[in-house]
Amino acid sequence: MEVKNICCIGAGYVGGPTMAVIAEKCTNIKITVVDLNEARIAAWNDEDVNNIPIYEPRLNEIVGNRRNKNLFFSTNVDKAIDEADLIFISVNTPTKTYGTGKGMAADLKHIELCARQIAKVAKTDKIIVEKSTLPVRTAEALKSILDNTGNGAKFQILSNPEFLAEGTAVEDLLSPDRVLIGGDSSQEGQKAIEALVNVYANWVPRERILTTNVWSSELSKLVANAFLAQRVSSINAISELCEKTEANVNEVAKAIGMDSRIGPKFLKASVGFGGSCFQKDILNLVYISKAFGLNEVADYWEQVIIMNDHQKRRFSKNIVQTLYNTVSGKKITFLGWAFKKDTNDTRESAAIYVADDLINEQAYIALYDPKVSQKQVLTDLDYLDTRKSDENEKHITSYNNPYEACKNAHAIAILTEWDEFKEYDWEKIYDSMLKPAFVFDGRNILNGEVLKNIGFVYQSIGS
Ligand SMILES: NC(=O)C1=CN([C@@H]2O[C@H](COP(=O)(O)OP(=O)(O)OC[C@H]3O[C@@H](n4cnc5c(N)ncnc54)[C@H](O)[C@@H]3O)[C@@H](O)[C@H]2O)C=CC1
Ligand SMILES: O=C(O)[C@H]1O[C@H](OP(=O)(O)OP(=O)(O)OC[C@H]2O[C@@H](n3ccc(=O)[nH]c3=O)[C@H](O)[C@@H]2O)[C@H](O)[C@@H](O)[C@@H]1O
Repeated sequence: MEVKNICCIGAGYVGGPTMAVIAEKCTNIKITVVDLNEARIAAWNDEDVNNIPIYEPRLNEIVGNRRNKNLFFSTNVDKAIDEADLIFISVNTPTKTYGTGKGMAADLKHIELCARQIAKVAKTDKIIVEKSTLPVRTAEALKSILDNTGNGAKFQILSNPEFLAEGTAVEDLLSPDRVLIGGDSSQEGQKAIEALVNVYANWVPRERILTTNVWSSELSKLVANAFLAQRVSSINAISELCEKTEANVNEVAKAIGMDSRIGPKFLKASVGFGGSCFQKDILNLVYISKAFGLNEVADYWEQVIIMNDHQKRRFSKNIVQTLYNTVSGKKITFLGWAFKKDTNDTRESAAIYVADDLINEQAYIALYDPKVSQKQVLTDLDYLDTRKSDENEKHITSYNNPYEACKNAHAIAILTEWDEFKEYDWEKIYDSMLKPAFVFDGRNILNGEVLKNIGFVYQSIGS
């Protein structure tokens, strides 16, 4: 079977970039990305392609090339479902905030709604692809809903998890390490797998397209994120030991990373990992393990989160301690709010938690991030529900100019590793600050020796 018409439900950080790249590489396939969020779809359709809702290097260029040719963004979910022969489900699957599994399990309400909608609308057979990250065995539930509520159309369910990282989404999609497709072993299942393999084979070498059973594919996604996050927590744990022993975590990371069995990636000590997925997916893995009574397995992975929470908290604690045990009434400048560079995504960013701790200590935070708005910052803080919204508003102010943000500050904290921070005129910043002028480099991106020579008291992670 040849796929000619694709629908993707969910126009977010995964659905948008993934479909844009498929459209770029498969110009003979019509792709419609649908979402219930009208404002988001309007932004994807904005005449000025620089206003699309997601910032990713090169994404605007690709969307500009294909939009309204073979790539469409729409709120008409039913029409897109009806016309498609293959449907990606790429909706959000956040951690549950209520009921059984609150704070641990993945909330699958959006997934179920999609399945019910597809079953209601579909008149012809369709391949349904899980693109969202899901607990292992979700395909079983999807199949039950589709088969029991449909109009007789037949559905094949595939798992095709996405491994892109934000900030490098386009690059990752254009040349993925692998594409993973899980499906049923029946003849129909194998045909569906082949149809999706053929879509990716337009640009991904065949040997990088891996096919497995559905459950291995679903579980591999959770495991990949758990392993990546585990490396960050491991090096962050060592960073604390380095601080006590005069070892330097950058040197340790380099030394161990040169062992080809360990490898150099994901060994960058930091203020703690953020992003919408690492924590959510590990909590989900922990929850699933507990559900099967595998308490040791659950405890093992939970430690990755415990370590990460500790790393964030000890960063803010250290700021308070170093500033003579009080930051009350002091201006502290945050450089960066996004959870990593080259994205406007702030979900679960370490900056949110550090800010929350410092506001508890009555600090005033001045913030500069090249891609994050004041509105977003307040939304993130309000979401924690630690204090009233107007209190948050009083304690944090965004600036459009980093030099203005740093003026008269007691300290600067680097929370995101934006490249531009390295290029600043740090002498000028030093001159404008209160003395002693402190820099807490939560990303180890600045040259400590240069800063110390200027006069800063410079502290990084793990040295
Ligand atoms: N953000 C990332 O880098 C990655 C995310 N993932 C996974 O992909 C999934 C999606 O993540 P994001 O794109 O970041 O989420 P997102 O929140 O940016 O986008 C999801 C979109 O789905 C829409 N939606 C929800 N229910 C809907 C429905 N019934 N009908 C139509 N639209 C609906 C929402 O309005 C939202 O715009 C999650 O499961 C996530 O774990 C996987 C790999 C990378
Ligand atoms: O499922 C997902 O959502 C995605 O999660 C991560 O991608 P992402 O969260 O976008 O970004 P990462 O580059 O993995 O960074 C995550 C966090 O870890 C931090 N990090 C990363 C690497 C490192 O060495 N040190 C470190 O502190 C980053 O600053 C960031 O806060 C995975 O890398 C992707 O493969 C996966 O598809």
